[in-house]
Amino acid sequence: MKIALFGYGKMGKMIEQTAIQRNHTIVAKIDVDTKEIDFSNIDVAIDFSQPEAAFDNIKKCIENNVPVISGTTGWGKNYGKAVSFCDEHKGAFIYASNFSLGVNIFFELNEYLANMMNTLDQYTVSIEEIHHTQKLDAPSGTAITLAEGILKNTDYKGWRLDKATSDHIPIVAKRIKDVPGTHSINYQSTVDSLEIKHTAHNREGFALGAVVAAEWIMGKTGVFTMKDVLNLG
Ligand SMILES: NC(=O)C1=CN([C@@H]2O[C@H](COP(=O)(O)OP(=O)(O)OC[C@H]3O[C@@H](n4cnc5c(N)ncnc54)[C@H](OP(=O)(O)O)[C@@H]3O)[C@@H](O)[C@H]2O)C=CC1
Ligand SMILES: O=C(O)C1=N[C@H](C(=O)O)C[C@H](O)C1
Repeated sequence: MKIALFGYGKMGKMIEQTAIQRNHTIVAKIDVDTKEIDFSNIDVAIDFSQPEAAFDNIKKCIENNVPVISGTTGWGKNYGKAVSFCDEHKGAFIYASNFSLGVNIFFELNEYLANMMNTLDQYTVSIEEIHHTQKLDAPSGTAITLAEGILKNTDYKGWRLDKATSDHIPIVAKRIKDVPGTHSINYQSTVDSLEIKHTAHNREGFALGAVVAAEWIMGKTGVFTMKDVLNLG
């Protein structure tokens, strides 16, 4: 496949390596200064850019009939508009807050556990995420997806960053040098605590998931998730 990278930072570079290993070609590396893009030479675009850039990048690809995979986080308020835009233009689009196989299994486990814990009033839940100090957004996209998974299965009303209230899930975001991404869910009672945790050791899992999603979307029309790509039911 001929792949265009929107964003050539830490993730863009890792995706380039993975894509080449899987016999794909990187035909464009697009950043904020790119003046013109030859969409006719692109099979699929992969966007790992910045919160303010992702929505425009996605729209550009869809308008030009190029399927687009986005892993950029921190632009969630525009996700609904991106879905409508893709539907109107009969495009192809996948966003995932986390492309790694391990985290996508963790998402399923989180929902299953939340559903079980919902009847047990003695436990309160909290989410913690730890990332490197260059990260622009907080909480992480993955932490938001985890909170949404709990909200779907419990009576909590929402989530709050760094704040505990009785009806909102608190998310604590920590920034520590070089940490690729650690997420944990903790259920606490006066007698015990129960924790599930995912630790990324490097960025390879994110990159592989994004390239696999790009391979999967070829020839398809619609808005999909990693659940579709990984056939997680
Ligand atoms: N979904 C997932 O699995 C994962 C998601 N992420 C997310 O991916 C995003 C990128 O992460 P990471 O690679 O670590 O960040 P980096 O800051 O290392 O890279 C982002 C790159 O995007 C460039 N950029 C800025 N504006 C634009 C634009 N308008 N169009 C294209 N590129 C642009 C930046 O250029 P410049 O430096 O010149 O501004 C930079 O090179 C983040 O939102 C992060 O949260 C990260 C890992 C996994
Ligand atoms: O910025 C990062 O690095 C990461 N961002 C994603 C997020 O916000 O959840 C995914 C991963 O944890 C790494």
